Amino acid sequence: MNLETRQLDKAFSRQKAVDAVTLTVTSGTIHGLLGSNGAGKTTFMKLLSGIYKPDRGEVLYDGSPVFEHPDIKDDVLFLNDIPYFFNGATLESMGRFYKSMYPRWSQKRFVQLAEHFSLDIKKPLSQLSKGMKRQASFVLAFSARPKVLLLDEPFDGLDPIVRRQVKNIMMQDIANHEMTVIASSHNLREMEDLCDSVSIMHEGKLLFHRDLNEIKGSHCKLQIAFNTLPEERFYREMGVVHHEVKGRVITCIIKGDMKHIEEKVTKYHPLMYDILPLSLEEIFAYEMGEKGYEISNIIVE
Ligand SMILES: Nc1ncnc2c1ncn2[C@@H]1O[C@H](COP(=O)(O)OP(=O)(O)OP(=O)(O)O)[C@@H](O)[C@H]1O
Repeated sequence: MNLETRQLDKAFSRQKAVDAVTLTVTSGTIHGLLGSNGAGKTTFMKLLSGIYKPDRGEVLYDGSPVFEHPDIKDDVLFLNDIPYFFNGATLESMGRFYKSMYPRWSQKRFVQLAEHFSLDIKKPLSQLSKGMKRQASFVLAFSARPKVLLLDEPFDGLDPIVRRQVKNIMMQDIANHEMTVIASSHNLREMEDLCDSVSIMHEGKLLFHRDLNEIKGSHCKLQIAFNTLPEERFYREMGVVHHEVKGRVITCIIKGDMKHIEEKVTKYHPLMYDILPLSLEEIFAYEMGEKGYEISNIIVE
């Protein structure tokens, strides 16, 4: 299912938690929503799931507004960062509830996944550890087979092995059923490995939205030394978008692939040079810096 928001606004009292957010996420892809505490991620997810009504703007699933088509909610599942279960519930009784809510519920999958994660479906969920509760909520979500899965900081509290297992199941559902996923996180590196596209939220606004396949390999870092520092023409001809000089060594960020840069750089007869790929974090730091934001203030890791 394709997801689109147009100019979404949501304020609490006077403070805008979500401010004019426009975003498109294509069916069968994973989108990472990054941002610091209080950036507006949870509020945005609640707007997407129809829990909150926007003050302005629209949430569209395959072109239909969520509020005019309440049946869309059968297809959209929101997994809160704090798993919510009814008082005294077991995984079995929560399963019955989910089954009544989600028409594509698979009992077979529910039993298989509970077994896979070694969860006793008859045990009160209140007696499980934090990570086990999180696993239980994933078992419910994956058994419900939603078309759109909204995950608020989904991997917090899961150990690395379970984290990998959960991601693998999610990737299978995306590949086999074209499930669309939006996952919020503080962790850019985790999202980098998982997502097709990412955006950064800050003070309610969506600052930055990028397709990861497009930006990976789009920039390089060139470290280069000369006897005498080059003239302005060098930066222009090399396509340098940012540079820093320390003594005779210049560190440049260049748009373009490594091979192309190497061909050009040798013409300047440098003393030495090294071309390195840029990590996603470095690309973001540069692009955000261009907009006047310090990335370390926005994303923790
Ligand atoms: N129910 C509410 N009533 C009043 N203010 C709220 C409410 N929910 C959120 N806010 C405010 O809206 C802003 C955005 O909060 P939100 O929970 O969406 O951020 P977040 O990006 O999910 O943060 P975190 O990473 O800490 O979970 C914050 O300033 C918060 O105080």
